[in-house]
Amino acid sequence: MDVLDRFGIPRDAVITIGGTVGVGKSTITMALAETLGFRTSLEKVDTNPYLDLFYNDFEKWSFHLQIYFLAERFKEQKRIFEYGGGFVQDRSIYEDTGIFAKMLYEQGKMSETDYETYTSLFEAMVMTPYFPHPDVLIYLEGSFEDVINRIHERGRPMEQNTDIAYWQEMYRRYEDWINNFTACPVIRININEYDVVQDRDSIHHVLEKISQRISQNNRRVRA
Ligand SMILES: Nc1ncnc2c1ncn2[C@@H]1O[C@H](COP(=O)(O)OP(=O)(O)O)[C@@H](O)[C@H]1O
Ligand SMILES: Nc1ncnc2c1ncn2[C@H]1C[C@H](O)[C@@H](COP(=O)(O)O)O1
Repeated sequence: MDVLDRFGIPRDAVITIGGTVGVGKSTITMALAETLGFRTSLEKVDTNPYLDLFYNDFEKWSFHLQIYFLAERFKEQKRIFEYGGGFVQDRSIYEDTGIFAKMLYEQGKMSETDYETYTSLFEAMVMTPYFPHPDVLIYLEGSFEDVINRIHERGRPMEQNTDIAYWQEMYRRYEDWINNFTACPVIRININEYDVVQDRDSIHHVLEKISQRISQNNRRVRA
């Protein structure tokens, strides 16, 4: 019996990992995909042509960056659909609008016109009955201090000089956002509940939770 059968996880499942910057999404995405034999859909930070520019000048580059992320995530969504699922996805498309674009607009770092253009594009692309939602969103949470330590430990240069207030505001918004999120079933996992770096088998705790959540749901039938 393979791990999918053992945990009752369908072979075409799409598991999305959400949570603030540095919380551990990419790390658990890779660990889960390897354990389940799934493909990964990862955020490509190194090849993003706007990210560095954005961190140096939020006002100037926020709209370009949001459009870029939207296009990238939509392409990934298409790839997942074409493979017929069996993916672990690093960050959901819902966070782009629900956290980042909204925050930049409300902080005056994106103009109203740009925000409206972005939102209408997002709604036309994503908020339709044809857009497949994930089977489950695994929301990673931890203390603000742990998250900041991880951002520093990872050491991406552009994130090191960013004002702490940016991460604090993002952290606060994530808590509100997840409390009101309804697009798909959610599993909240504290980062102290597992440690795939030191103890790979602790991933089984996460698999148990996915298994329980998926079996509680009437899964949609993927075409
Ligand atoms: N379970 C863990 N224990 C210890 N360190 C971790 C764990 N998960 C992630 N990290 C570390 O935290 C940092 C951020 O993780 P990452 O997966 O890149 O976060 P995200 O994708 O959410 O931004 C990295 O340096 C990573 O090695
Ligand atoms: N939609 C976004 N707007 C601004 N910045 C974003 C967006 N999505 C991701 N980011 C940033 C945050 C990090 O610096 C990198 C990668 O995110 P991570 O949470 O570390 O995977 O991109």
